[in-house]
Amino acid sequence: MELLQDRIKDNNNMCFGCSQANPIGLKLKFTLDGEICRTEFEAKEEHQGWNGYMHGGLIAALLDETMAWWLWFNDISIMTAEMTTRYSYGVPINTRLVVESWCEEVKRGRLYLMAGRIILPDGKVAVRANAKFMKTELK
Ligand SMILES: CCCCCCCCCCCCCC(=O)SCCNC(=O)CCNC(=O)[C@H](O)C(C)(C)COP(=O)(O)OP(=O)(O)OC[C@H]1O[C@@H](n2cnc3c(N)ncnc32)[C@H](O)[C@@H]1OP(=O)(O)O
Repeated sequence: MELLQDRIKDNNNMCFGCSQANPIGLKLKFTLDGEICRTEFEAKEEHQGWNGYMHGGLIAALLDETMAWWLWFNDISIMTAEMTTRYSYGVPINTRLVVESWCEEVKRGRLYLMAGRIILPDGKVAVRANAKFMKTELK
């Protein structure tokens, strides 16, 4: 499947979530499967909060980035305006995670209501997020 990053020719990208050049970044790569944007990630020791589990703030960053990439892929430049995160299960380190996002609604042509989730290998949804993204003139 095509990686969305391959469509972007910007060697100055140092985004914490998706830059492949940021030495402390998550180095995420995304695909679009129908209406679902998806990435995979495996948290390591340096991503921990409590021992053995991924830090909640970094979990939110994973979800924020994956929702932002759905919009970016659809050629929409945005800023995150608001986000809520429901942590149902701890996210273990050294475990392959699937992160998905999709668009639920667009209000007034400018406010994008997005949703995302993190799925554990056994199929359980560990974390769900909802966010509002505001279209901007960043591009
Ligand atoms: C090229 C290299 C590749 C790079 C790839 C990168 C991939 C992506 C990576 C991305 C990384 C991940 C992404 C990140 O991490 S983005 C970084 C985190 N986010 C920010 O820093 C955002 C900071 N905030 C802002 O910039 C502004 O406040 C925004 C842009 C959000 C709005 O300021 P703006 O001045 O434009 O709008 P306004 O204040 O006049 O309001 C306008 C209308 O909107 C309504 N409203 C406002 N807020 C909300 C709300 N929460 N719910 C419902 N409604 C809301 C408001 O009431 C008003 O309504 P009305 O009065 O008209 O009826």
